[in-house]
Amino acid sequence: MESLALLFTGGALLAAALYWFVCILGPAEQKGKRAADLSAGSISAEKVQDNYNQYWSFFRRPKETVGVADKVPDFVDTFYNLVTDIYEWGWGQSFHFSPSLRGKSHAEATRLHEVAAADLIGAKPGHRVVDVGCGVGGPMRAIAAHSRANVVGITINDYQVKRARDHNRKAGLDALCEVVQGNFLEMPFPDGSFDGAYSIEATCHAPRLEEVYGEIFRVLKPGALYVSYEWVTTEKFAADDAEHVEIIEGIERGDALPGLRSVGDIGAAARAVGFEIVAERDLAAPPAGPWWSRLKFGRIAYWRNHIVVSVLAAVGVAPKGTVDVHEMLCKTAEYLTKGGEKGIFSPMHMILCRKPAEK
Ligand SMILES: C=C(CC[C@@H](C)[C@H]1CC[C@H]2C3=CC[C@H]4[C@H](C)[C@@H](O)CC[C@]4(C)[C@H]3CC[C@]12C)C(C)C
Ligand SMILES: C[S@@+](CC[C@H](N)C(=O)[O-])C[C@H]1O[C@@H](n2cnc3c(N)ncnc32)[C@H](O)[C@@H]1O
Repeated sequence: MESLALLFTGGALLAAALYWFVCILGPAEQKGKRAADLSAGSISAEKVQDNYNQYWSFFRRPKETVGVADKVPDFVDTFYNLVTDIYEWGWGQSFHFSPSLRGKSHAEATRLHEVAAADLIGAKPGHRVVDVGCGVGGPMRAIAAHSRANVVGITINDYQVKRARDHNRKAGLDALCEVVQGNFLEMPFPDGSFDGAYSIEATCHAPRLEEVYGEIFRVLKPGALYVSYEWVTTEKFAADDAEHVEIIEGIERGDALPGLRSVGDIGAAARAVGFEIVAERDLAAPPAGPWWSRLKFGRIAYWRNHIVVSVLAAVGVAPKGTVDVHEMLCKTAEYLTKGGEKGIFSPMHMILCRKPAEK
């Protein structure tokens, strides 16, 4: 009898510990996704491992051909099928960084970073604004709620379109927010059809920045503003420093980037397509708090997530390749943190541009 009670108490304690480990400690931010719902976007469960291998084969080519390959949007699409659910589960609905702010939570800092973009382009009620590379729409919802402008998001990834539309509906913002699937290198919008545009940590996926900037220029009305938060290597990056190169290549491999640009390339690309530059500034520069602090949520949290993903994959709840994808993200987080600490990389180089008004 006593051993039965002992067994029962032991079992209850174990269940409580498991619940605490997975649900209370939980992922960094629980918004919309539970670990048990992890999928691989539009890829069927049995094809995840193949798609993951395919993703890596892209980086086995010589670097010059990675940059010019027409296949970049396809490989970026595969990447987002693999990572979208893990991002939502472990990070939230906004797939970007923000400077950490004293006294503010990550969620608050994220929102402030997003509405700052809306304020920079003067988004207001009645405006039609395009969100270039919108993810599952975290920024779009914050910006629409803040400015009451109509926001049209575009993403290459079908699964993100579905997630973003669901979130918009649940947030009661579907009257202001619209999402379309498409390639931002050839946007399905007429010339001069938007009063403003923004892109948050998305145009880094374009093989050539001029191509996406040229498209944004085309769809804007004369006099309209465009703001972008760009991923760049800073002036501190030294191409002859092996450690720097390893960090930057690690960031490229773990984030589906055809090649990171240097800070000077951004303004040059904007000017080349006809934009006037209104302002340009690295939002990660001091006095901003480190954007990478949230990535340092600790070994324990990474291990907890790793165990959760491994168990779910082993019992067939999550697709098998999910463990590899999660492992890749753990390494990516290390490279991003090193890039931030060494000051050789910024994910928030801000550029504000205007399409010249018609004479
Ligand atoms: C702009 C881009 C994405 C930026 C970030 C949103 C993501 C970059 C690295 C991601 C993560 C790394 C570690 C993951 C962790 C191992 C897992 O347990 C939970 C999710 C992570 C924290 C994940 C979350 C999103 C990132 C921070 C790129 C792609 C241009
Ligand atoms: C890191 S996510 C950022 C998403 C969003 N801006 C945010 O901050 O939450 C990058 C986004 O760019 C989109 N993207 C990348 N390449 C694209 C392309 N060629 N056409 C359209 N969208 C693209 C991805 O699908 C993804 O939604």
